[in-house]
Amino acid sequence: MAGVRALGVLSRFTSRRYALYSARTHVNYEVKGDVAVVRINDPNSKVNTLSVQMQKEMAEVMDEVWANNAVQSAVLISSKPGCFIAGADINMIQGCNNAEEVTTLSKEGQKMFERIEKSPKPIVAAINGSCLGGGLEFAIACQYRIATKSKKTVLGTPEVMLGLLPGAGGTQRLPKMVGLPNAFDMMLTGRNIRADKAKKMGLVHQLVDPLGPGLKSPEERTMDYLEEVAIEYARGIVSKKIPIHKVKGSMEKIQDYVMSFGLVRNQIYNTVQSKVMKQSKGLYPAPLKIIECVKAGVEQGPVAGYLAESQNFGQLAKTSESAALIGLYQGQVACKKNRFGTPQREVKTLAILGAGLMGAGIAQVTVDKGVHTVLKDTTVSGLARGEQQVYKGLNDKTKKKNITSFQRDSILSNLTGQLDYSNFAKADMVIEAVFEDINIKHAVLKEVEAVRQSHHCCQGEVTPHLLSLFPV
Ligand SMILES: C/C=C/C(=O)SCCNC(=O)CCNC(=O)[C@H](O)C(C)(C)COP(=O)(O)OP(=O)(O)OC[C@H]1O[C@@H](n2cnc3c(N)ncnc32)[C@H](O)[C@@H]1OP(=O)(O)O
Repeated sequence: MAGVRALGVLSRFTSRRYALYSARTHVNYEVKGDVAVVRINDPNSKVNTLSVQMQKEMAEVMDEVWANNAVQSAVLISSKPGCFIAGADINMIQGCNNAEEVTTLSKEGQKMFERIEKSPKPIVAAINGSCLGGGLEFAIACQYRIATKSKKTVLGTPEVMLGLLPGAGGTQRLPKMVGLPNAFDMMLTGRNIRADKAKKMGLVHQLVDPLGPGLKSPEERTMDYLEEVAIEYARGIVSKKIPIHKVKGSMEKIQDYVMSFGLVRNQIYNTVQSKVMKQSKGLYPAPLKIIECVKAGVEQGPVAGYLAESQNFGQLAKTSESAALIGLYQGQVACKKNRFGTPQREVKTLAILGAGLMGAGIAQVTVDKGVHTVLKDTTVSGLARGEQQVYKGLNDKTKKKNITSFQRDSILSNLTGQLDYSNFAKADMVIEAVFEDINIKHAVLKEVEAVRQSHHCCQGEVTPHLLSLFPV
């Protein structure tokens, strides 16, 4: 890696930034030696999306990269540490007046990614953060993919959750890349795939460990490191030291052989279709259209497949089901926002009265956010049940490999279970979650106030922020 670092220093003297000479705002590039580093960054949003502007600038930049004789390969990277590309711009899709307009958008996306796929110079997608929908379709059109093992790095095709389908070549490229069963699983569930799983599935070629803090923040160091590695791989692909195509193992060869039989493929289509019908009761058109597009591409060839994809994408975008699901997504985004501004006092320690379902549920969320949480109950058995609930929630995440057992234990260390009020004096906030009995509620609130008064808490302040889940 020392070689890579030395190279990074050298490149500072030989690199040229091309954004300075143009009015581009979303995509810029810098030539480092013989590699063009193409950076995506929507200045107006927390995430990058394939908006009209982004696509226009990307096409311009790629034309320049392809025409530049000094450039032999390219790296595609985001300047936002938490997001590679979150997909097509949902507002752009919603802004279309009819299905034909959406179909045209899809065809333009398909064309753009076909040019990327056929690029005469290898393009390495360097992925950190969310790589979703059209963002993943972009990445899988590139010749090589490197992803960080960061918790934030997720790959997926969530279009089905918006009542849509992957409309920029995804229904055609994914089955070839990860096989029919995996492709259906991804497109029909819309689930996020973490980097290590993506590598096992053949969705990415290489993984990069995220870095810790140094002179720069962990995010900045990870992005710099990812870029350095991607540049090295881009050069390696040009010099043929890095193979783009994986040598297939015997299992994969057997799978390919089995899949070459029409009978087997038909069995898969039928099984998937009946599962969709069972789960959706036929109420959602998108999953059925996804199956139709995949089948068209695999059975009739790419021309039929791409046509089915763009037309069905257009039709789906104008269904009432898609409008409702997009509305639901927008509602979820709105719910994430804090409408109350920055809190006057940061909550470092939270005390919860009552370790029942509600109290333990609150504890589960707060320990996860790094808040030291005191969970109080009146009985040993009640407290143990609550603590067990918090542990189980975290342990389930460990089993699903969403977090490591070390992370589980570290999060759990934020929880203190107790039967008395001993840690309440230093709590910044107390949440009351005891039985629905007004007398008990009054009694525990009095007890908390007494503890706070006896400790002369918070420079004269008697009670911390005391939240009750019901008016008392
Ligand atoms: C042919 C291809 C079709 C498609 O690709 S359809 C789109 C498929 N993609 C998706 O469905 C992904 C949707 N986005 C997300 O799931 C999440 O977002 C992320 C995981 C990417 C990020 O989550 P977090 O960090 O919590 O941010 P946040 O609060 O959800 O979003 C921040 C701002 O980004 C906007 N945004 C996110 N994705 C898109 C998108 N695909 N198109 C348009 N806007 C998007 C939101 O609305 C919001 O905006 P504001 O700050 O103004 O409220």
